[in-house]
Amino acid sequence: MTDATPKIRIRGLTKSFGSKRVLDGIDLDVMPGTSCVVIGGSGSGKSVLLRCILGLIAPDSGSIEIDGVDILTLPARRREGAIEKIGMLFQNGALFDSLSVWENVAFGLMAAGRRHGARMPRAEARAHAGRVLEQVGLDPSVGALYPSELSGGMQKRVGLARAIASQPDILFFDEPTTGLDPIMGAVIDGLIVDCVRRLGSTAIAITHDMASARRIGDRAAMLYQGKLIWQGPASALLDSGNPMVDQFTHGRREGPISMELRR
Ligand SMILES: Nc1ncnc2c1ncn2[C@@H]1O[C@H](COP(=O)(O)OP(=O)(O)OP(=O)(O)O)[C@@H](O)[C@H]1O
Repeated sequence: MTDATPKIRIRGLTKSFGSKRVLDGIDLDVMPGTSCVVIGGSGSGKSVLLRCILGLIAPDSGSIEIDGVDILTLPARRREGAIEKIGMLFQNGALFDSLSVWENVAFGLMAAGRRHGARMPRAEARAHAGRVLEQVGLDPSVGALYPSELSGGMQKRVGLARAIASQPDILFFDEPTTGLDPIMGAVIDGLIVDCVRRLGSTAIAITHDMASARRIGDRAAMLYQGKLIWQGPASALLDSGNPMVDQFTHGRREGPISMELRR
């Protein structure tokens, strides 16, 4: 692997559900230490793309390389090892209601420890969770609370803490600002950028929020009818010169994109 090797390199990725082709030959490179935002209409396949990389959906064809190794051809154990290193912030936090905040934050670490036969003592896991909570602007005492006792913004911070707890070199963000007010959205974006920079991680975010896309992303790509129809700097999202991207990012009803209501 050289510096020019993309951290994530996707080639010819296809996925159909029945007769519906959701991904139709996706090619995408994400360079180490950079962030790529993927935009596209509802049902355009953004989540399916992330789920394919996470091994939650098996693509029909194509390759997904991480550090130059095609994870789709790896034996299951090694593939799981590669995917285990990806931190994920889910759209609605996806916190476990029955676990305290610190247990949520340390969940992945403790589970990985169990899998690798190196159980992390609870006191150590709790102390680590406290330090990670501080990194997302929460007092470690929040660790004793339960998710239902937190506001939406705090839940997002806890979800972010969980995503970064194992210091992953790849981070995925699924609509990180959905459901937040614009100020809290900007705060969460700022934390995401800080965490990604501090860890030196490579990130992919999917979002409908153009302000967020421009704050988080170095690069951006737009998914439409199963293909990435545009890729460029995230700073160019509002004036890309591509009529489809322009229609989408400015939210215009008229233009080359026709919304398919049954997707
Ligand atoms: N497991 C599945 N079985 C069948 N169809 C699926 C499955 N997962 C996704 N799809 C279909 O794939 C298409 C793309 O879905 P996906 O969730 O990736 O869209 P999206 O771009 O993330 O949308 P949104 O922005 O609304 O979250 C949709 O038509 C969806 O119904």
